[in-house]
Amino acid sequence: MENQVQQLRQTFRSGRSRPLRFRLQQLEALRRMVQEREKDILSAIAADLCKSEFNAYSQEVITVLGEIDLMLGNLHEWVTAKPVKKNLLTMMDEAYIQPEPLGVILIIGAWNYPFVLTMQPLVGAIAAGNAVIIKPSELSENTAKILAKLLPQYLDQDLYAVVNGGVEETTELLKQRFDHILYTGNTAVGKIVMEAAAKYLTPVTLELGGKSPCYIDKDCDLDVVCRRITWGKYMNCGQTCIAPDYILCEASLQSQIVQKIKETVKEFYGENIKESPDYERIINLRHFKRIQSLLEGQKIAFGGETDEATRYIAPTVLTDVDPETRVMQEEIFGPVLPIVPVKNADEAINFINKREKPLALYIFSHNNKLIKRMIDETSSGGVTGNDVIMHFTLNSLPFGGVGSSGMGAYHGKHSFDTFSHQRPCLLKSLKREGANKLRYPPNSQSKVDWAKFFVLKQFNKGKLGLLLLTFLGVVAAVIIKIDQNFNEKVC
Ligand SMILES: NC(=O)c1ccc[n+]([C@@H]2O[C@H](COP(=O)([O-])OP(=O)(O)OC[C@H]3O[C@@H](n4cnc5c(N)ncnc54)[C@H](O)[C@@H]3O)[C@@H](O)[C@H]2O)c1
Ligand SMILES: CCCCCCCC=O
Repeated sequence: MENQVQQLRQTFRSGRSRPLRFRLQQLEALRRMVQEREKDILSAIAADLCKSEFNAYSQEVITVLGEIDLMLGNLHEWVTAKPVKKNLLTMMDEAYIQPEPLGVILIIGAWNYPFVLTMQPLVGAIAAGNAVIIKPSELSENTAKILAKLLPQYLDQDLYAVVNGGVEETTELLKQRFDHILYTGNTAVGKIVMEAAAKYLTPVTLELGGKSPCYIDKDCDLDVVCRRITWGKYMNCGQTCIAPDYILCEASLQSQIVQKIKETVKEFYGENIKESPDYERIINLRHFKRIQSLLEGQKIAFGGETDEATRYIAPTVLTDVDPETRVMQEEIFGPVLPIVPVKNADEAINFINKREKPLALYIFSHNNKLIKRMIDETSSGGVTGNDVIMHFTLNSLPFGGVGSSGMGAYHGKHSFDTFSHQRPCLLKSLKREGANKLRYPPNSQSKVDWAKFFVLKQFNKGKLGLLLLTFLGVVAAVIIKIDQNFNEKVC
């Protein structure tokens, strides 16, 4: 593994991954891979998660293609150095920010959306000019295998590699030196990743989880609200990092919400949910048993049926849930939706603020002021008002957590920034030394006064302003020169 990382680093150092043309070629090759091998990719995702090809395409593949297109359309602008504002001391110089690649990036993916959660960061890391190792989750083994097979056929093998394996291999990988690690998965392993990264002061982006609350105000259209929640909660059988984890609402709304979600489940998945091509299964027996055990002692308003042989858990709603019970203590990551009654929005805000910062927050209300107030008075990785999940799909928004739901963010330009160093560059001339006397010893009150003027004075920009600044610069240089000559004579 050490050799593999070194090999990538050596190629990165050769400069091969840096030119814009090379990056665009690699991104185009990646797009060709997704288009030409779509069937293989969809079959792998289907085998891992019992997901229909339609769902795999619209939940995963489409996002990756959209991300590649965004990069191809904007990269020429993003890689360009950006001039910055100057002050009186630097007005004759060149000052700009030049994004530069970080080096060798490690991307550790999760199993629940095994394609998009490894490929979307990969797209950003290539766009930013890096070498990359991706480590797909071993739990989604079919997608892991197809990625290891396809990526080397399309991408430069000396710069981009796939390492497959479980805890042992990931532990070994984490001993290597990287220039950035993006990890997606649970919070406990997030801490392991961060600890390993600390050895080399490697920066990390941690895309973690948590319990994402969903507040339903009484002033809203419950039919629409329940349809949107049903979609976001039961998609991928509840195994979505930003699925609404639980509902907070006034007790009087509970029975209507239960009824409407029940009707929507029937509308979406039919009378026999097990037969629906749109309803997935739990990834493995460990998670199946964990979710099943969360139902113990709860009031099941509907659902609750399970089948261990096929790892099926029906869309389920729990009512009057005690916040002290286990289902409210850990991220559910399955198709179980607890409703916790609260008196009003203030109590909901308190409830949210007493717990770890979630990855997402959902607020449903006709009252926009209430939505804005709840955003102001709480914290979460992201927010969607009057819907769920959708902030993930808008790649102009950074996607990431805060506090225990993660750190850093990616998607679109934010991925490019995450995998780049924003290098500040100031290019001066070896001429105009007179003006620099201001900062050279010996210091004096008049130099401090001039420094105050140069550094603290604000001028409105515009041609006239610049002319005035230039004039003042020349005057200052002359005065300092005279002042210094005078001092030299006196001392
Ligand atoms: N924020 C996000 O974008 C996002 C997306 C998906 C999932 N998640 C979160 O991830 C969690 C579910 O995923 P998971 O953790 O079960 O996925 P997982 O089991 O697939 O683990 C994620 C990765 O961590 C590696 N890993 C596991 N144990 C390890 C160890 N001891 N040392 C080093 N590496 C190890 C795995 O090999 C895998 O590649 C949920 O909490 C969910 O909310 C977050
Ligand atoms: C269109 C839905 C995509 C959802 C991806 C969520 C990623 C986290 O689990």
